[in-house]
Formats: sequence, C-alpha cells, structure tokens
Amino acid sequence: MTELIPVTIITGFLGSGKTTLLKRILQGDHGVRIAVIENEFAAESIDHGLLVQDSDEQIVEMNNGCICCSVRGDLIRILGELQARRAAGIIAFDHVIIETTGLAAPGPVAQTFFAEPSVSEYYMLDAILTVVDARHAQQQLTAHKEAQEQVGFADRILLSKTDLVSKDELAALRQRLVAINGRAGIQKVRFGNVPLRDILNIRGFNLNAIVELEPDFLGELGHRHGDGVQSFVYHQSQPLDLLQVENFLDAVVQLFGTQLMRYKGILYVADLDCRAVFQGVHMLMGSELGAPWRDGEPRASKIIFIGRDLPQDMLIRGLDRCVTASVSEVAA
Ligand SMILES: Nc1nc2c(ncn2[C@@H]2O[C@H](COP(=O)(O)OP(=O)(O)OP(=O)(O)O)[C@@H](O)[C@H]2O)c(=O)[nH]1
Repeated sequence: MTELIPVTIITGFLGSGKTTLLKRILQGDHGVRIAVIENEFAAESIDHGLLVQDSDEQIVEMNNGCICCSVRGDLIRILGELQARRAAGIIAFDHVIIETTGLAAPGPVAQTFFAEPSVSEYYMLDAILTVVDARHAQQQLTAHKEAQEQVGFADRILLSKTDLVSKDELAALRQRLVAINGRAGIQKVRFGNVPLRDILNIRGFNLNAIVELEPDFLGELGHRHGDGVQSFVYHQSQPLDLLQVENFLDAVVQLFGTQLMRYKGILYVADLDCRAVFQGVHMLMGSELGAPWRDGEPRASKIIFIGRDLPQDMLIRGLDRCVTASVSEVAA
C-alpha cells in the first residue's frame, strides 16, 4: 500500500493570520515539499500574490465560495488532480496544506477525508490548525457561529496578535477557548512564527473526539452561513494615491468598522516599482510594500472587501477619487 499523503487544514476567522502563518511555513528551511490549496470567500484572491512564489510550491486557488459548501466538489477534484500529477511524476510534494476562508466551517472539509473514497485512498487528515486572533476573537466568538466551530474542531489553537492585548485579556480568552475545546493545545504565534514540528505531521486529528462533538460527522453534515456576510472586489487600472486610499478607508472604518469585517488589496501606486499591500480587520489596518512589478507586467489594483451590508457604491466612488491626481485630471 502506498503511504497516505498528510493534509493540514489551516482555519480561523477572517483576518486571524492564516496567510501569515502559511507564508512562514513556505519560507521555512525545512525541506518539506508542500502543495497549497487556497480558498477565498470573494470571487478573486490576492493571497497567492502574498505568498512566496517559489517554483517548488504548488499553489492552487479555489475562489468564489466557501470550501465547506459550494466548492467542496472542487476540493475533491483538485485533490484528485494533485495526486494524479504526483503519481505521474509531473509534480512532487510531501504534504498538502489547505487554507480555508475565514468563514468556513471545518467540519465538511474534514469530512471529505473520511467520506470520499477517492480522497481517503490517497490522503490522511493530519490536523486542523485554528488561528485565533487574540485582538478580535471575543467579539467574533460571540457574533459568529463559524468562529466557534473553528475553535471546536481544532487539534491545535494558534493564538495570533497576542502583542495587541493585555495579559488579563489573554487569560480571559484562553479560558473561553478551553471551555469550547479543552482537547486542543493552545500556542502563541507571533506573525506566524511557530516551529514546524509543532504543526506539521503531528497526527493530531482525532476522529473519536470529533464524532463526540459533531455526532453526524460521518453522516450528512448540514450547515449554513446564516449571517448575511457578502464580498465584493474593487478593480482599478489607473494608479492610486496610497495616502488618499489610507485616508479614505480610515474614514470608512470609523463609520462602518463593525460591518467591514475584512479588506485587503494589492495596490498599483504611481512612482512605486513594487506593489503596495494594504489590509485590515475591522478598525485595524496597515500597509506594506509587496513584490516588485515585473517588466512589462500589467499594473492594476485589486481590493477585496468582506462584511455585512457593505456600502459598495460609496466604496467604489471613494476609491475612484483616489486615482492619482495627474491621471484623473488628464482623463477629465
Ligand atoms: N500585530 C499582529 N498582527 C498580525 C499577527 N499575525 C498576523 N497579523 C496581521 O493580521 C493581518 C491579517 O493577517 P492574514 O494572515 O492576512 O489573515 P488571514 O487569516 O489569512 O485573512 P483572510 O484569509 O482574509 O481571512 C495582517 O495585517 C497581518 O500582518 C500577529 O501576531 N500580530
């Protein structure tokens, strides 16, 4: 019998630090060849652009829907294709990491590895890692059942952003997490920094514990995303003024901070030879420099917004006004 390929699921609520963790893993000098399956709730993703672009890595995107429902068939197909290409010697990898959307219920994703013979013949679920944003988790756990499920299914809880909270806040959060899931170890991670031996090949997935938590796990696992979260993607081919974008979104989050759950973008800024990466979770936002534009590569901006009752028209109008003045004046 051929050895099963271990699979790690990285889950965690919107903006908790999943991509940051994945990037660290891919950059690590560990020799493990990793295939990545990225799932984005919005119709498009920028996460691929944020991860290292190394020819050794296989990064497959699954956009426009949540891996746990509408695109689960895609997951089965992609796993099948990866295995077939590996068996044919076209690609090589030792481990698969699936990064789910921040709104995914991990149950149906994990179930795929037990309920689908075409998958369980080649793959085994190693562990579900749940990244928990120490700064926002209390509110997310109260407001979103997906956040609770993600903690409930965790084999390891990775606490991010502990640098942004007090000792007392952290202790209260730990207590709440243990009450939801007393089985998973809890570990702090600063910007995704965690020893690989603590998270890969840990054989952490425990079917008995999950069946106890979710008695229907091996049967029909019904679920729904009931809280009206939506997304849209803003595109702009003209260069943007980074300061204006920051000022505009700063004002927007003051007004709509609770509705605007997650926003992230790759920006084309005039006079900048690299991408500007801009992102935020509720009211916390920041920007940094991204990968350089390659010669002849078309430059454009793309910003993803995820939230409830998004003020889409206002966001589009406001961002259109952030087109660099010299360009918009010429166009006028
Ligand atoms: N202060 C602080 N910020 C962090 C930490 N880890 C991640 N972040 C920041 O949190 C933001 C969101 O991180 P991502 O890794 O993109 O989050 P994500 O879970 O992949 O987001 P989605 O895929 O959109 O749900 C980024 O600005 C990160 O730099 C941390 O330990 N401390």
